[in-house]
This record gives sequence, C-alpha cells and structure tokens, in this order.
Amino acid sequence: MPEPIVSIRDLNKTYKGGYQALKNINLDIYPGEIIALLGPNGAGKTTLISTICGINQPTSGTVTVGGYDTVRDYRETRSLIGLVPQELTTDSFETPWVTVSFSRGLFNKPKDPAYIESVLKDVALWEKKDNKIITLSGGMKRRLLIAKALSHEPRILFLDEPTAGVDVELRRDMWRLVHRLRENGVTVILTTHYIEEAEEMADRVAVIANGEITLVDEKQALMQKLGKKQLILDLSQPLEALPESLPDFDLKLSEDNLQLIYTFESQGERTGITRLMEALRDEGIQFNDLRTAQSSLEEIFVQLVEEA
Ligand SMILES: Nc1ncnc2c1ncn2[C@@H]1O[C@H](COP(=O)(O)OP(=O)(O)OP(=O)(O)O)[C@@H](O)[C@H]1O
Repeated sequence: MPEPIVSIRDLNKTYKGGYQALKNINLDIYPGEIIALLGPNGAGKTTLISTICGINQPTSGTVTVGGYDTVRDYRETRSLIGLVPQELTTDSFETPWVTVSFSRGLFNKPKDPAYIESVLKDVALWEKKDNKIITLSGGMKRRLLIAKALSHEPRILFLDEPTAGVDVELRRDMWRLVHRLRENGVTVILTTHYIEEAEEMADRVAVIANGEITLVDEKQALMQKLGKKQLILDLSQPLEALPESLPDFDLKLSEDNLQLIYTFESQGERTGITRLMEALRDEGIQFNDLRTAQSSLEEIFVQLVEEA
C-alpha cells in the first residue's frame, strides 16, 4: 500500500451551538483513487470536506494531507487541494484564460502558460479560452470551475455534487473528465446524491450517516457483498397467487401476475435455482423466458441508510 495522501484520525466536529456533525471519523485516502462520499442531506459530507480543506477546525482528532497537518500547516495542505464549488462566482466578463491564470496566482505559483493551456485542453475549453465567461454554456462553466480548481496543480481535487442539475449528456462528459484527471495522478474526492454517479466514477465508496462513516469499501466488493440477485421468470399463464408449496423461496409475484421474481444472495454457495425449477415443474408452472438482475448501488444504499 502506498502512503495515504489524506489521513483522518479520530476526527470529531461539534459546531458552536453544540451540534455534533462528525463523530470519530477514521479514513485513509490513497493517491490516484476516486472516492465517493455518499450520504443523505445533513449527514456531514460538507463538514468533512471543509475540515480536510482546513476551512473548518476539528474539535478533536487530526487530518493530514500529504503528510502535513491541516491546522498547523494550513498553507501547505491548502496548496495540495483543489476545491470545486458548486457555482461560479467569477466576474462573467473575464475570459477562461484570465480567470484560470488568476486563480493560479492566488496560490503564489509562478506563471506557467503551458500548464494553463494543458488544463484548459483537459477540460475541453481551449477553443473558448478568449471568450467571455458570460457566453459559455452551463456545462462549460462547470468545466471552468474544475480548471480553476486545477490551476495551482493540486494533488487532490474535491468535487461537491459535480453534476447536480446537469443533463445526462453533460454528466457523462464530466465522468470522462474525472477519469482523465485520475489518469494524470489526481486523487478525486466527490460528494454526490446520485448513486449512479458513484457507481460510474468511484473506485471506493464511503457512506456517511449522522456524522459517522458507516461503511467504506471498494465499489465492486460492496456491490458483490451486499448485492442480491434476482431471477425473473416471464410466465406463460398469469398466476392468481403464489403457490403454497413454495414457502421456502423468496418469491414475489408481479402486479400483473405475469412474472415471478426470485431473490437470492449473489455470494451464496447455493442459489436454490435448481430446486426452484423442480418445484415449479411439479406445480405445472411454465414460463417463456428468464433472466437475472443484480441490485444496484442505489438499492444497496437505500438499504444501508434505512438500517443506520
Ligand atoms: N456552521 C454550522 N453551525 C451549526 N451547525 C452546522 C453548521 N454547518 C452545518 N451544520 C449542521 O451539521 C450537520 C451536517 O451538515 P453538512 O452540511 O456537513 O451535511 P451534508 O452531508 O453536506 O448535507 P447536504 O447533502 O445537505 O449538503 C447538519 O445537521 C447541519 O445543520
């Protein structure tokens, strides 16, 4: 395992009014990974990100970024981080070239036109570099936010709800962009309400509920461990009710009485499918077609939050 780029130890945050927004968080984030923070509204995602960025002070515990402490060595840690806000606050009459160059200057980095050029090309805004921001489309403005956040060559990029309110096509563009950034060695930490987004982008998923990390795992492992599979049978004849001879099976009848849905553990040693087939044959139940489906991260997530 490489050294973590972000290391969070026993982190607690209680706001002035007494509300404890983070409870004993421990998390390591590794260079070059994409980690998604998933959680319902008010779970503590923004508080966690602000604390990693050093904008918020921990009540207790520590956060290090690139080996530096976010409180003691604020300048160093902040310069390793690119923070992409949800909205653009830049002067709309500037151009992408000027605003991205200016952002770099804020971090006291020497001018580097070749780097600014590569960033603008990465986010597909090179053609627009001299246009006024006010004339850019919504998707272009979002990409400009990312370019600004990358202007000082950070090693970590925070994306807060990167595609909220963006149409499907732009969302896909954004996902591709994030994958490209990772290929360039950037670590990406994103918050999202869209499970599909985590499913598409993340290598690892951390679920936050009530200020606690309730689960962290590789996305694939998570889907395998918690995922259930379903076998869906299209019946030749509608069934009035589930046959009483089949109580051992997790079976449901669809509302139109034309499908039988059998749910089983995808990791189980035995799926029970052979036994089910025999039982159906004994009952004289016939079907025209069958297929399997895997539960999505969305279903898994809903299940987790309900249990929390
Ligand atoms: N400055 C503050 N003072 C007091 N309480 C706060 C402050 N900021 C956030 N909180 C509270 O801390 C909790 C976590 O808030 P946070 O913004 O971190 O959640 P979140 O997971 O980012 O939610 P969302 O998905 O809605 O953005 C909430 O109950 C919120 O009301």
